[in-house]
Amino acid sequence: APQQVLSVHGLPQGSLGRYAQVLQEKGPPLTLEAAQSRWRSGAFTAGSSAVFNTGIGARPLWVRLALRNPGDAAVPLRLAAGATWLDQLDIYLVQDGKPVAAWPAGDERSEAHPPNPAIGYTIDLSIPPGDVELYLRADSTDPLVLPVELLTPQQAMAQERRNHYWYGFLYGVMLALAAFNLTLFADLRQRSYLYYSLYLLCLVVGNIAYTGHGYAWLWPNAPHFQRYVILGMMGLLSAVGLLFACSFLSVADHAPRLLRAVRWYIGAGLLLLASLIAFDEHLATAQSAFVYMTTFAVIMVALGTLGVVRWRAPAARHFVVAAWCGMLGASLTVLAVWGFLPYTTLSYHGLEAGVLLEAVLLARAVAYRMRVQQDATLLAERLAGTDPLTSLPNRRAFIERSAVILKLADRKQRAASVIMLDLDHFKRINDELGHDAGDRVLVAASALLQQMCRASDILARWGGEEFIILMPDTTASQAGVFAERLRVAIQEASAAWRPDGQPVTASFGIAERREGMPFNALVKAADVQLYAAKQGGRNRVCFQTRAA
Ligand SMILES: Nc1nc2c(ncn2[C@@H]2O[C@H](COP(=O)(O)OP(=O)(O)OP(=O)(O)O)[C@@H](O)[C@H]2O)c(=O)[nH]1
Repeated sequence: APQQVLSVHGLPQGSLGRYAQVLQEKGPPLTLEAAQSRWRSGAFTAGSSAVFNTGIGARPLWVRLALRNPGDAAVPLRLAAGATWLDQLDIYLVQDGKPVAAWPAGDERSEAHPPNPAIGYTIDLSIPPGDVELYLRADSTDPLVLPVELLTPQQAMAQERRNHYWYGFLYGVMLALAAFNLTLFADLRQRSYLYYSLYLLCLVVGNIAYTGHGYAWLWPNAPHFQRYVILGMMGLLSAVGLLFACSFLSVADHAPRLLRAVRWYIGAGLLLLASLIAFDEHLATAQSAFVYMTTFAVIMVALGTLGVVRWRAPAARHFVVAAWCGMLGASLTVLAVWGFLPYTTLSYHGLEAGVLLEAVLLARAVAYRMRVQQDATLLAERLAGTDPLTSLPNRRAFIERSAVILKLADRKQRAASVIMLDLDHFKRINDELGHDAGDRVLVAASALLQQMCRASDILARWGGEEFIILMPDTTASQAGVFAERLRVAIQEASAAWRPDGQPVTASFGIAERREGMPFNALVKAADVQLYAAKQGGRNRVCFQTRAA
């Protein structure tokens, strides 16, 4: 391969794959010396992409980079190479054909050089004057991804600072959302909040493992754990994500058989991954985890789409948009790491940006769904207090509302009266004109009453063809005047209510509240007066004044 010598002053930005020469091992592992002699014999080829990315279970890769320091003082540079999950990464600095330094690294070597989270393995080099070579050998069952960057100390510092800010922000948002949803679950006891916060926690732990934060800081002495933690979290994340989707979209109500299928898929996938991990089948675990996570993303979007199109589940639209963001971001990263897309800064962080957006949008979806459910509850409560035929408050609602007014009247020593009215000979209307005609009369009478009552009065259907009105700040004689107006109005308007044009009349009984009088007693007193009105010949108003 034609060698390209890079000057340490003015190095190109980004990964230097295109300036390097590469060799994929065929037989047994090569030593540095053997690799050098392969280079001399022309076995290396020119790098064809910025980042070498040969997929899961690929053969070990050698990379050679030629550097020149034209000055006469050593130049400090930071080498950032590989991804934090690489099993083994050996880095050699060679001058005049002799190794001057070597760094063994990789997540399967606990004693080796630790990774720099989200950057890879970083080594601070001092490039002596003259020509030097860098040799790197990467070996990994996990996806073999090998970016090689050289940075000045200033660039290295800026890169680290950017990372600290970004991950502080990312994990801060995700953990806050997870904690918030956990408290929602504690209070509201709805599973979807629990699944959602677990999903967020899996995302955080998975990302901590993927970027190498975990291996660098949390479990540096557990290479076996590190070997499987990313793959295991990919499985858990997919499982919890699907549980969340099913619960959020109420798949149990809409498609119970689909729910069973999804649960089978979740269980079988987790079981497969767990057994592969138990038998230490690294390659098969890696392949299964990548397939599982890809299908997971597809199923998420499919469920969301069904939710919108078929089930019209509340907030399904929000869910679908969120799931798409997560899926696009995750696919970008998964496919890049897997070796199907170019591995770039964008594709490395795609997962993070996608899930961040997804998390925020899902939080909105969860809030929206809560509102939809609240509205439904309010509606149910209102309907429970409403008479379905006339849409007036029913007896239950009347008792509830009048209690407040009567308490107030008691405290402020104010008057309050109840009018009880009953349509006369209503049974005949039903018998002669049919039940439907009777219903229409009831609806028309309700509308008239509603129209004539004040907003502060409480009007309700007490039962059958009986209505009740509670009038605050009203004495019995004032209520009597109003009842009389109602009586006349009903008689006049009602000819239009019946197909035979006959008027409908009503009888009225009125009682005024006395101090400390219980609600039942007040209603009873009005009922006694109503009975008197019926006895007295109907179509009249009867009341008892306070003095009487
Ligand atoms: N169409 C209809 N009829 C109802 C409804 N609720 C009760 N009724 C009828 O209303 C009638 C009430 O009859 P009664 O209690 O004998 O009283 P009435 O015929 O109005 O006679 P008085 O009250 O003595 O003037 C019954 O036949 C009930 O079936 C309803 O929602 N719709």
